[in-house]
Amino acid sequence: MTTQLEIHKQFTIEAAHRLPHVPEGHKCARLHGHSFGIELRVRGPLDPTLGWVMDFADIKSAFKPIYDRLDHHYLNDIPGLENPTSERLAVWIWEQLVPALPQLSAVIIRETCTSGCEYRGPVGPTA
Ligand SMILES: Nc1nc2c(c(=O)[nH]1)N=C([C@H](O)[C@H](O)COP(=O)(O)OP(=O)(O)OP(=O)(O)O)CN2
Ligand SMILES: [Zn+2]
Repeated sequence: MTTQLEIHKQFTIEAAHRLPHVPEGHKCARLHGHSFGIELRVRGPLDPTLGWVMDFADIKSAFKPIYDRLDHHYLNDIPGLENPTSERLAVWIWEQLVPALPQLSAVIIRETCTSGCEYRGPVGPTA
C-alpha cells in the first residue's frame, strides 16, 4: 500500500471582470475587480527519500505562465474566459495547467471572502 497525500499552494491574482450573461440590473454585469484566491492541489505518493509529494516550487513554476496571463488583466479579454465566473475560471485554469502538472487534483477559486468554487477535473462517463 502506498501513502498518498494531497498538497496545496496558494496564489492571489488581482483582476477585473464583468459577467455578460447575468440578468439585467445584476451588479456583476458592471466592471469590477477582485483579489482572486487560487489554490492548486496536487495528489501523489510520498517520495520516501525527499519526504514530499512534490516540491512546492515546482507547482509555482508550472503555474507561472498561467498566473502571468491572469494577474492584473481584464479576464473577459482572455480567450476562453469571455464569461469569467469562478466556475469557468477554475475549469480554464485546470485545462491550461494539467498538461504541465498531471498530478493536479483540484483548482479552488476564492472570488471573495464568502464565495468560490472547487473543480476536481472532468468526470468520466458512468457505466
Ligand atoms: N455561481 C456564481 N455566482 C456568482 C459569481 C460566480 O462566479 N459564480 N460571481 C459573482 C460576482 O462576480 C461577484 O463579484 C461575487 O458575488 P457575491 O458573492 O454575490 O459577492 P458579494 O461581495 O456581494 O458577497 P457577499 O458576501 O454576499 O456580500 C456573482 N455570483
Ligand atoms: Zn466578480
